[in-house]
Amino acid sequence: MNFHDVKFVLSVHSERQLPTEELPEIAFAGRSNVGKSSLMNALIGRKSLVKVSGRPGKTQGLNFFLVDDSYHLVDLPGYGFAKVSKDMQNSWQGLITSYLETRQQLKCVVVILDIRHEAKPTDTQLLNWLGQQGIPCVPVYTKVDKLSGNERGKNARLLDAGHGIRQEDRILFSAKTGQGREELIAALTKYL
Ligand SMILES: Nc1nc2c(ncn2[C@@H]2O[C@H](COP(=O)(O)OP(=O)(O)OP(=O)(O)O)[C@@H](O)[C@H]2O)c(=O)[nH]1
Ligand SMILES: [Mg+2]
Repeated sequence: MNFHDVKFVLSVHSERQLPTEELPEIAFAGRSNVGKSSLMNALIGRKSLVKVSGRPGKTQGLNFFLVDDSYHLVDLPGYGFAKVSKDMQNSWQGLITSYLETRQQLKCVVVILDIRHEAKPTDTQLLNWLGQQGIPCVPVYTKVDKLSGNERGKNARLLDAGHGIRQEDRILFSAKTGQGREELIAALTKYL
């Protein structure tokens, strides 16, 4: 993964808009405001290619980025944001679920969790559901720069236990310091 050339391709709001190319795809999922878009920017090495905001619910639609003409990174809208209407939540969920369930090009989902928060049932549900679907997943605990070393270890172990994730299978990450970037690249390279 070099990220020489990264382009925003399109924002998908319905199934018929999905790109028809056969290129492999890696999707980024997680609760609203967890830091999905920031993680993608840090990974790609561009400050603000992917839109970031302090306001939850920033990312709408499935946003496709083309990397070096060889694969797509897909920023998914966050889940668990109460201020968005139920109808809106359901239609988002419908599109994301069908994308995750049926997309042949999808090779792996990076599931992003905030290291400061306890294990949330919606995250457990997503992780278990991906497992049942046989979709490979890479759990990432992000915003580690916001915690001291001690707390980091403690919270990471709580999340491991809460979601049934093995320590060697998850990555500690910070979009601010770049911690975990190389590890994430190594993990994703296996799926491309
Ligand atoms: N300190 C710190 N702040 C972060 C990190 N990652 C994200 N943030 C901040 O968290 C907020 C949300 O980040 P986004 O990347 O927009 O989160 P998102 O998951 O894409 O949000 P939605 O698209 O709304 O679901 C922003 O204010 C970011 O600057 C991190 O690793 N460290
Ligand atoms: Mg976002």
